[in-house]
Amino acid sequence: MSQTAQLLDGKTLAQKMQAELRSRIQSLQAEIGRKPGLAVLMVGDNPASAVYVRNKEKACEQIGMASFGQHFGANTTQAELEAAIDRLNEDPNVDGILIQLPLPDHLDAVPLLHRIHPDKDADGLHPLNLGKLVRGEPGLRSCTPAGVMRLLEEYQIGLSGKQAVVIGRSILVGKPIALMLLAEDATVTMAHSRTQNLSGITSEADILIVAAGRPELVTAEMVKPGAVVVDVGINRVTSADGKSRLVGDVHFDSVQQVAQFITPVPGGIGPMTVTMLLHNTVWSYAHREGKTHT
Ligand SMILES: NC(=O)C1=CN([C@@H]2O[C@H](COP(=O)(O)OP(=O)(O)OC[C@H]3O[C@@H](n4cnc5c(N)ncnc54)[C@H](OP(=O)(O)O)[C@@H]3O)[C@@H](O)[C@H]2O)C=CC1
Ligand SMILES: Nc1nc(=O)c2c([nH]1)NC[C@@H]1CN(c3ccc(C(=O)N[C@@H](CCC(=O)O)C(=O)O)cc3)C=[N+]21
Repeated sequence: MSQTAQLLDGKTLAQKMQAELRSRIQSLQAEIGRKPGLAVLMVGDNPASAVYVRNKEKACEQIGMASFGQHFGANTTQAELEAAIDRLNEDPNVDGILIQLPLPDHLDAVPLLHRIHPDKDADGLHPLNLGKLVRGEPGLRSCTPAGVMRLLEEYQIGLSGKQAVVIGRSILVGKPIALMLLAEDATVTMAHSRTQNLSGITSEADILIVAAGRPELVTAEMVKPGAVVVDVGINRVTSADGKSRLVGDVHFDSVQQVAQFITPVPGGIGPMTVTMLLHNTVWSYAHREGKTHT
């Protein structure tokens, strides 16, 4: 009989954390006199982004946060987005600003990310906040990587001295996760599309984090027995019966038979990402209002 891995249940932890944020907002709001506010800028119609935006808006409402979603047409100009960011930077009711990535090809995300006020950078992608991450200083941290770390902490998964392998090196996910694992004293290897002998490398991992955007890339043969497997991937695929469903970057059914812990998709890192975004916005709200230590 094959053993089955324990689930790292992001959905349940996310709900618990959102309940805590809700009561923190209630007490801060009484002192500050307004709700925290999150603004999400979305351009065009990327289906993965649409799921995320919908979940964020629902969660904001549930915890008592104002959401200022702005949806721009696919042919919006760089200047229009710059003007929108400038307005949100100035708006005292806005504590967190997020630009949904990727943007359409005619737009350049980097100068827009630089333009967000670093104190309102709910996604932790401004160079100042990325620099703080590199140095190990407190600051706003990217939501998905922070969500991964929080989930590992909840299950008391030790990282010090462990072999950690991260597949993917994007600035949004892979690179910051690797830095956070390093800060916890893991020995970190970063793999990417040019990596040779990927399965040789992943087979050595005590902790395997997968953020490649390739449906079911990681199969059981690539995983060390007893490893902790975190699946960041969210891919919409169409099954043989024509129905569309979400799958991760890990082949869940086979990998759960060798891993000790595994995150499901959905119900794993997705809800944690949404929660860390809310957490960052509440943190900015408290920080901007001088209430960080209450
Ligand atoms: N759960 C959540 O909350 C979130 C989920 N996601 C999901 O996570 C996944 C990754 O997102 P993101 O980092 O933004 O994606 P990117 O496309 O920006 O980066 C993908 C990375 O994976 C690497 N890669 C691609 N194919 C392979 C391969 N066959 N073998 C090894 N490495 C490979 C790429 O290498 P190279 O650099 O060489 O091109 C790149 O570094 C996506 O499925 C996305 O939808 C994203 C954000 C949040
Ligand atoms: N600047 C920026 N930051 C991001 O963090 C970012 C982004 N852009 N662009 C798009 C990707 C994708 N992403 C998701 C987050 C949560 C879910 C999510 O909530 N998923 C749930 C629900 C899925 C469902 O509703 O079926 C789950 O996995 O259980 C999905 C997708 C964040 N991203």
